[in-house]
Amino acid sequence: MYAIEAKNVSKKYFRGNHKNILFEDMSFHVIEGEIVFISGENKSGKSTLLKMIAAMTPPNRGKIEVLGKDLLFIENRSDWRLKHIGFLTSEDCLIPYLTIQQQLLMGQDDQKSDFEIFTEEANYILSILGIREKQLTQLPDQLSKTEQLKITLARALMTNPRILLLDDFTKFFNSDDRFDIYCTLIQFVKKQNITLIITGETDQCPIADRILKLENKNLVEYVDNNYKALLH
Ligand SMILES: Nc1ncnc2c1ncn2[C@@H]1O[C@H](COP(=O)(O)OP(=O)(O)OP(=O)(O)O)[C@@H](O)[C@H]1O
Repeated sequence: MYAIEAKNVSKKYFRGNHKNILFEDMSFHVIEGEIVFISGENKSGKSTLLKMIAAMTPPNRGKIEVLGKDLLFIENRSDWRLKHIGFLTSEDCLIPYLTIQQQLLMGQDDQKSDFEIFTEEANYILSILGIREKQLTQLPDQLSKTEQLKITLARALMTNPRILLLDDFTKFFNSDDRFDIYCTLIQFVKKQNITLIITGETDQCPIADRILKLENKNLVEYVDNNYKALLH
């Protein structure tokens, strides 16, 4: 099944008399469980594309189906998004006065029988992301920017999303941290059959099943023979 299917999508923004056409007659699909990397130059429309998939901004023409549903016919978009989609950027949005563990357990009733299971799951996800036990009781400002972003990722993974959208998420990561997070992500998403879309300005992502590039207002398959040779 396709997790995402876009047909003949066009998207433009108007600012006064100026028309900024981002996509024209763009069609693509992403298979459920696939990891797709979308590269594109600055302002080519990477964020807008992910926002369209997350039903945060509509196309001007064409149709987008996500998890088999035409986005036009989703009644409560925020509920739908909460249930199915994880959307992360390179900005963390942690609550400053909650400890790291509390960030992940927010909204869970500690009197309920499954609270312990949630706690174990939170600690497991944090540990595979390299967060140490002593950091669980720390506040966000005691962590590095990279660690803070890992917490936002852990929080998204705790919601069991069907689709995870990472918009330039690793922008502030150094190459070692980026590699580590990719290794963790591939294990996690493949096991859970999560569809993962990552955007960035480079042309490489070692874990992607497929690399697409935003070019000439459209998405094209990116083939770099050197890169392919490295993978095999
Ligand atoms: N809500 C909006 N209203 C008007 N113009 C917008 C809006 N959102 C984005 N744009 C414009 O659309 C273009 C593409 O923006 P977008 O953020 O999608 O690209 P991007 O490839 O993610 O950029 P970057 O690499 O800088 O993150 C930019 O010129 C931006 O100013």
